[in-house]
Amino acid sequence: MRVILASTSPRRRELLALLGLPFEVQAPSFDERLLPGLPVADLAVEFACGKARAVARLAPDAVVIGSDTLIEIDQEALGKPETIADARGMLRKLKGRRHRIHSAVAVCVSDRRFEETALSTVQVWMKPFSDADLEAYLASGESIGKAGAYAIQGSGVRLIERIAGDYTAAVGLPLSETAVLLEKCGLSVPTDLRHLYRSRPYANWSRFA
Ligand SMILES: Cc1cn([C@H]2C[C@H](O)[C@@H](COP(=O)(O)OP(=O)(O)OP(=O)(O)O)O2)c(=O)[nH]c1=O
Repeated sequence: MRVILASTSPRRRELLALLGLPFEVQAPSFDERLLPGLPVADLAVEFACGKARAVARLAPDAVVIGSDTLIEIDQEALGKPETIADARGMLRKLKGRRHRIHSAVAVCVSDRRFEETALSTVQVWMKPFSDADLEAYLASGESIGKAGAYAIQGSGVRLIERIAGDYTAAVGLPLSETAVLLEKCGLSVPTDLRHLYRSRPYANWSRFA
């Protein structure tokens, strides 16, 4: 069965590859507009569905995977900063506090009218980092294109005290949930991913999980 990851994210591509099944990648044509008032977790699920549907319409026989990651703080959604000034504002909001990362996955097979979603939420405690640390991080350019303006898999880890939840969801694709949805579609994938968490680079995360 043809499997398509509806994403432009290199992180999602790397994570999905860990399941060991062949897949193609297509960029979804979908407008992620943050709607105030909707719970942030619901918004992430909506966006994941929108991305999967956009590609499923063009490939009705394929199993299409869409995903979305949003940060929630004070019931507000933080998406991807477009400028360093946006990123600075987001990281100032997160500094010294706890927030949530919501990562949603949607799997669609248009021909079979199959559509299922799953959500994984991770709690993150940020350090009360100094302005100098913040500016050094912003200067690295890593913030741009990352929900909440940091990358847990990159040097953004230096801003983080600890996390509770699934590291793969924090990076952008909740792998266990993705495996379960693909299995429901009839694909043979490993759904017990404990081995993965013992392997590098995930082993480093046991101290956070
Ligand atoms: C919190 C966090 C997010 N991210 C990334 C994952 C996503 O790529 C991005 C959130 O934006 P998304 O809109 O979920 O995804 P995207 O636009 O990058 O890709 P797609 O084409 O699939 O829509 O933030 C990290 O890489 N590390 C992190 O620690």
